[in-house]
Amino acid sequence: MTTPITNVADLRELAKRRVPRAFFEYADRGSYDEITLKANRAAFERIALRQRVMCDVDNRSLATDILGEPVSMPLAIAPTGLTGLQHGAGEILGARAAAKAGIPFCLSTMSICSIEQVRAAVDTPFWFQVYVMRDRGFTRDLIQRAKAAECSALMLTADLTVQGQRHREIKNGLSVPPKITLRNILDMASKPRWAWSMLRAPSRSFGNLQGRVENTDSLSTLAQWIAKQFDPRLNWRDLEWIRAIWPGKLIIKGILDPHDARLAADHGVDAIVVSNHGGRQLDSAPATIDVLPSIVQAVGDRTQVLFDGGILSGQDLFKALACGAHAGLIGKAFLYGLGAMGEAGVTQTIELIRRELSVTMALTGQTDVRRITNDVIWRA
Ligand SMILES: Cc1cc2nc3c(=O)[nH]c(=O)nc-3n(C[C@H](O)[C@H](O)[C@H](O)COP(=O)(O)O)c2cc1C
Ligand SMILES: CCCCCCC(=O)C(=O)O
Repeated sequence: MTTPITNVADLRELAKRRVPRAFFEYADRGSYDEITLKANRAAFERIALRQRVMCDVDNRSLATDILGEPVSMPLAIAPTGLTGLQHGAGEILGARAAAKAGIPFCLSTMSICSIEQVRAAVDTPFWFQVYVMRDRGFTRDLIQRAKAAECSALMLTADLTVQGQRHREIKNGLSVPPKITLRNILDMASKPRWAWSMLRAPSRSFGNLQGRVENTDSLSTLAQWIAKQFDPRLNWRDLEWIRAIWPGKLIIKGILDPHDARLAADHGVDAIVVSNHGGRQLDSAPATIDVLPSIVQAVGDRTQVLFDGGILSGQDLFKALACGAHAGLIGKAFLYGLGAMGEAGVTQTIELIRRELSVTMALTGQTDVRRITNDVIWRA
């Protein structure tokens, strides 16, 4: 008998066995000394919750809205590059699982399946995340393609104009598509499910960049390629430019400072994502859950405050809501589910988090996810 999967940590273990090492570690690890990666988790672990009893929690509602759209729970799938290399067609499977679960899915600029491939395979509108490239014509094209695909929100990522180094990407010789080396061939051959999913995948290289960028696989590292393409001159005037060409819902992601949060609200964004990129960018940036309350206080209700960084369970999501987030996003938790079992694994991640959130609400005396406040946090 196989051991049942009871939490996201189990899905991570399974993904580690099933996904080639270079791709698993790309998803799993952080930048430099991984101080921020670890801080995201440690900060969650430090928060204790107030247990309440005798409050009739039989009927509990997890439903809410994000950007005015109804969702079954306050959760969304974060944009993740190279998703389609964790499992063939990973972006399509992720978008499908999210749609079935009634939560938003955000496609990365650096996805393997293109905007059009995901649009053709999934009926439910998804969000698109944009990186601003030095070539503004290309950036404009990406935004126009998102508009043509009827994406329901555009998410501008602000915290990766220059890439924080991830040692494992260099040591593993990460490349897209994968380089044909003896080590890679042996690794991939020992991952038959992954290999089969890749054989059937509609794309094995960056789907949104084709025709615009040549030889992504011939540069010695992807970091060098990013350094050539991504624009470090990004500033608030670019947000105004994007506002002018994107009439729909606009989110800015990568806000960690109350001052930047106020500026984002001043620029009329519909939501911000409090994020340190999952500990993959500025190492020694604070844990997102530690800065969340000051950011919520800084913007009030001028813009919706979304949150990510370290969410692996419904208890973590509950803590983020208690600290003032409107909803949480999952990056690694999503990828672990995908790498472990494809679409079924993503569904399992979402449903585990849903059940854990519901139980945590019950045991803290909460019946409506929209009414969770910081009263639920234990203060000695
Ligand atoms: C493998 C991986 C790839 C990512 N790629 C992107 C990306 O292309 N665009 C982006 O805005 N954020 C990207 N992120 C950051 C996530 O959107 C999100 O901020 C982060 O994963 C949240 O932290 P968590 O992984 O602890 O949930 C990526 C994260 C991971 C783990
Ligand atoms: C290694 C190429 C993809 C870089 C951009 C994706 C991303 O944001 C990440 O964190 O990784």
